[in-house]
Amino acid sequence: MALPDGYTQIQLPESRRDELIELDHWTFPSPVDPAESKKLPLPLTWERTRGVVVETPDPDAVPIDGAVPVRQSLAAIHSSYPFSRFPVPGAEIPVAGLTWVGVHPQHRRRGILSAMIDQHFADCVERGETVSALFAAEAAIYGRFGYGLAAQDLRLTVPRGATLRPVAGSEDLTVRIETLDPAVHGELVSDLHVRAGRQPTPASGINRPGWATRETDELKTVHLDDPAAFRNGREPRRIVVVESGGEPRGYTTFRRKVDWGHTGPRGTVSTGEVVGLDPAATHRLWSTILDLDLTHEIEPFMIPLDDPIASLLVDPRAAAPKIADNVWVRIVDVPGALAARTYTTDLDLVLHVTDPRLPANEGSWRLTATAFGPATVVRTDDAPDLSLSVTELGAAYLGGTSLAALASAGRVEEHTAGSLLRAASGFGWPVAPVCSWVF
Ligand SMILES: CC(=O)SCCNC(=O)CCNC(=O)[C@H](O)C(C)(C)COP(=O)(O)OP(=O)(O)OC[C@H]1O[C@@H](n2cnc3c(N)ncnc32)[C@H](O)[C@@H]1OP(=O)(O)O
Repeated sequence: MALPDGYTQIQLPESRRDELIELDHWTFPSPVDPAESKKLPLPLTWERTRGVVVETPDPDAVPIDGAVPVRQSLAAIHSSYPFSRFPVPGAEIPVAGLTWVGVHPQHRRRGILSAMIDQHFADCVERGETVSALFAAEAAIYGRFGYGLAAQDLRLTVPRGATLRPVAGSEDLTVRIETLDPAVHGELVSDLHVRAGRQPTPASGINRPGWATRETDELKTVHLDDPAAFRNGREPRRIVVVESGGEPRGYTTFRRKVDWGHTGPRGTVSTGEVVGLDPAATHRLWSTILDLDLTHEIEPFMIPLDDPIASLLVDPRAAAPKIADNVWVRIVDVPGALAARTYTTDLDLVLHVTDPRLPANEGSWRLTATAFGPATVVRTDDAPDLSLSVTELGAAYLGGTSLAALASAGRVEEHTAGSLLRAASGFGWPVAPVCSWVF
């Protein structure tokens, strides 16, 4: 879709950083003053950052020869993170992480987002990124553009001292509780985070789809930065590191917020990702943060639906589980993306895909795969086994949304008896997809 008259899309240079921050504050209202935000590091990759500019009459300028001077202002922005090894079932592929999407309230609802999305897809095709992924500020925005809800996460409020099932070896590990220091902990955090996504369970070869890592220096810097303006009454960021023989086996970052009630202390512990490389380290981490003095409850941030804590808690109901939407996936190149992941069963299926926004994806595709092995996808004129739109394909892509569940909502149509069962089984994955941070 073209931009409305008067608007132009440009690659935004770093020299316009301050305008970008101002626009971001217009689109995401914040209690932090824009002047403060301008001093903070930015997570963006500039070559992948675009702006939409518009010319408006300049009230400060003096007309020359009767012509009204104009000035160019920023009406909208979008950017994407370069995930060169984004985990999908059984593989890691290049994915664009769409982010910092914003349209100034003055310019909204006239098609600017739609034009920016088309530009983003064109950029993905040019860079060979077969998939775009995002976190949605509002869940109703992105389905129309072909993004499907591909991962959900678990939110818990765990009572302090909640009983955990025992795990052998947990007590033998050592624990360091320190203030997070990028120079001391940066590499440790980065390394363990990557390893946790590649081996989330003792079963070999089963990765965690969606577990994006902070690959660029900019993302790493922002992750470990701890600006006081964003603490919201909480303490500076701390870290728990669990070690075995001096070797780190797990970590979580956390902050406490003190509060007092009639019955005593009611502090809250909020964590970042809780990452353990083996059951004993995971148990020791949770035991540590569940038993901090003056606290009342622990709120881990965005954990996987199958996080070990769900199986460790003797009384999971007391943790008041809730789910929320996590990563949304848009398949930009159907044959490329489908051939890049692995499937849990042998498959030979013809999928009929509709995708009005990217017509190159439309039509029938034969997917042939060996269980946990290679897959091929070719265009075919054969009759389809299943019909679905690219949105449903994106939802099922990371293995966390069942094609059978989508069919039961009328979103996937089965033409050949038995094909839905085969497809839903093969597209599933033993480990729940999730991203541990909002990008
Ligand atoms: C990946 C991320 O970065 S998520 C962050 C998204 N950004 C924000 O939420 C910041 C605040 N909001 C905004 O900046 C803007 O309102 C945006 C980006 C959400 C939408 O931008 P606009 O230029 O107004 O969208 P545009 O005019 O292209 O609308 C396209 C369609 O989406 C719909 N739409 C736009 N925003 C929303 C919304 N928040 N909820 C539901 N539908 C929406 C429009 O109604 C329109 O529907 P139609 O095609 O049926 O007519």
